[in-house]
Amino acid sequence: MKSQLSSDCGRGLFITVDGPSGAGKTTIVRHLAQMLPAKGEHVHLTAEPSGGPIGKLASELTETVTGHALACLYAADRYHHVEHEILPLLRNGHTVISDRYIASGLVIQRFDGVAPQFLWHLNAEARRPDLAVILEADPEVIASRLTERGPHNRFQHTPGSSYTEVEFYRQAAETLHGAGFEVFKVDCSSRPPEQSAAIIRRQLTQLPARCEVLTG
Ligand SMILES: Nc1ncnc2c1ncn2[C@@H]1O[C@H](COP(=O)(O)OP(=O)(O)O)[C@@H](O)[C@H]1O
Ligand SMILES: Cc1cn([C@H]2C[C@H](O)[C@@H](COP(=O)(O)OP(=O)(O)O)O2)c(=O)[nH]c1=O
Repeated sequence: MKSQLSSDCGRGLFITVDGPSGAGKTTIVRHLAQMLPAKGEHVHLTAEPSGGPIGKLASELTETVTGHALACLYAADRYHHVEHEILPLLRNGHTVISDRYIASGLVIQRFDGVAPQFLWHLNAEARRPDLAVILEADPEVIASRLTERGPHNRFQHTPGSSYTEVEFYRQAAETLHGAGFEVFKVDCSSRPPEQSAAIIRRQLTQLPARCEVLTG
């Protein structure tokens, strides 16, 4: 029998998880990666910025480069990430989960004043995921998680940034949905991360039929 999430046409599933800092992306993708593999299934966990040359450069420059230049750098990393890491794995039938992808590109550089339309055009040709998960959460909850964990970047230092970020992700989800992406929102304010991962796992079984066997 074929395993649960593998592809009959030699193409794996591509799942992306985006959302405000502190919503629980990194925690949830780890749970999801543990939950997904069926017999013989390969699940590859990746993230953006990627570990490739452009991703490393983008990471190094995030504190000092701003606006359009940084948006282009992150978009360049995204296209390179797809071509050199994600696509080869999908072609081998692997499931790929990315912690941050297009939605982050539509949101984070807005903190530097870059227009949403510019960000959309920059990202519009990146490979579409089979499921674009957007984590939602109460801004107060994620602000307190960030205070406990500590901010990861300069965008999180502005007071009230969690409120702005939650609203920007809501708009990004609308943009992606409007462009025909399979968008799935999960509220992570109060449920434990493993429960959010289980909800995403269940949603994968509801995807419109392609050639995957999703017998859950
Ligand atoms: N559902 C949750 N409930 C309580 N705390 C959580 C939950 N999800 C994540 N956390 C905690 O919040 C912090 C941020 O989680 P993380 O996965 O790093 O978020 P992100 O990758 O979205 O920034 C971490 O300290 C994590 O342990
Ligand atoms: C993917 C992406 C990341 N970034 C930056 C923001 C952060 O410095 C870093 C992601 O850090 P990360 O550790 O994922 O943040 P957090 O865990 O707090 O959610 O990459 C962008 O600015 N634009 C992008 O499109």
